[in-house]
Amino acid sequence: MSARKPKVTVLGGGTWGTTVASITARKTQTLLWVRDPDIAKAINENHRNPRYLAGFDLTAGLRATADLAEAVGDADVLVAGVPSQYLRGVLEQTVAHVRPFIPVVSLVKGLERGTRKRMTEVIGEVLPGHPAGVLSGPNIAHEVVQGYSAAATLAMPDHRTAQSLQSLVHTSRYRVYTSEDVVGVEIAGALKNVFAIAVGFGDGLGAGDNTRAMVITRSLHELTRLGVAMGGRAETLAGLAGMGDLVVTCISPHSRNRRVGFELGRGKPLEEILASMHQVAEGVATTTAVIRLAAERGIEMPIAREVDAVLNHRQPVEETYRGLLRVTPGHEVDGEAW
Ligand SMILES: NC(=O)C1=CN([C@@H]2O[C@H](COP(=O)(O)OP(=O)(O)OC[C@H]3O[C@@H](n4cnc5c(N)ncnc54)[C@H](O)[C@@H]3O)[C@@H](O)[C@H]2O)C=CC1
Ligand SMILES: O=C(CO)COP(=O)(O)O
Repeated sequence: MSARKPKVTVLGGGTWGTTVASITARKTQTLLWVRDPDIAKAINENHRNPRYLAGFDLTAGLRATADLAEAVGDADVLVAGVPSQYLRGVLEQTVAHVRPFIPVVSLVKGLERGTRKRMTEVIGEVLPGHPAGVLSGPNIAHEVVQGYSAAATLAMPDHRTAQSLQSLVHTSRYRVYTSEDVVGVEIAGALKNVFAIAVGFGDGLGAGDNTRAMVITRSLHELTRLGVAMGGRAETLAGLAGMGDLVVTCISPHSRNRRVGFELGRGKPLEEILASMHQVAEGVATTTAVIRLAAERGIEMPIAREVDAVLNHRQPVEETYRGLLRVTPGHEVDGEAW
């Protein structure tokens, strides 16, 4: 990168892409690519994203465009905020326009369902030669955009690149730590969504707080086993991108993944839940990839397996929490309950 401040382009004007673009726009020239020209217009004229962050003011200097070639052509850094199942397709459309070897940072917390690939692997395939990394942590967008303090990990294979990118996004309210453990950070972000669905099941069914703590703790165990088997560091999985994000996604009423689990626990069919959301719940598609990755490595992931059984094999949610729900002991002799 040259001495002048690098120009950042964020791909994906959803809730999080818009939030991160609003942060970097405070530090350097930032362009946000959105699919809908009306949203680009609203950001440019009113500094608002009415579809994904209605009511929140964005940094006035943030510019947006719906023209992908224009968005990437002049960029020094690409930030990818397009959901995991669409990222490859969007990146493929940038190939002819993006400058060689600029770094690409993924914000995406999911695995590609068909290939089971991490997003930096997808970036490496579509944009070979570009340093690819990930920014991830306990970062509910609605809180970050309002200036509540939060922290995240920025992992790049090369520490110097991580440091120079860190300066573009770190603020006093959004603390960004560096790491070289791209695999660990990426796997943690993808897996925590699967486990938030499992916790949502319990909340929807009326399980207790102790039960929630048990499921979160055992989920961390599963997340760590797969993450380490794939080459991530245990310390990363116990850090912001792992335990931190697992906790917030499993307890926050803002979490879309937890909400999917919660509504399933309340008895709503999956198709109906997904149709009612205009936002992404990455854990739904990622569960399929996780189950296959675990099977390939011979790793037991009982909680992820239960989520898969409910989402993909029509197992009733009650079955998943069998033995974990409250049972009021009946009369010792006459009662019918066990
Ligand atoms: N919302 C949050 O609090 C956080 C989200 N993330 C991650 O950021 C990524 C993006 O999520 P959000 O910004 O929350 O998205 P969102 O759920 O707010 O919005 C959906 C996004 O998907 C895009 N999209 C929908 N269909 C598409 C298609 N066919 N082709 C291309 N793009 C399409 C929309 O244009 C929009 O940008 C996800 O991987 C998510 O896990 C990470 C940290 C926090
Ligand atoms: O990744 C997130 C918080 O760190 C957002 O989680 P959801 O996608 O479940 O809303």
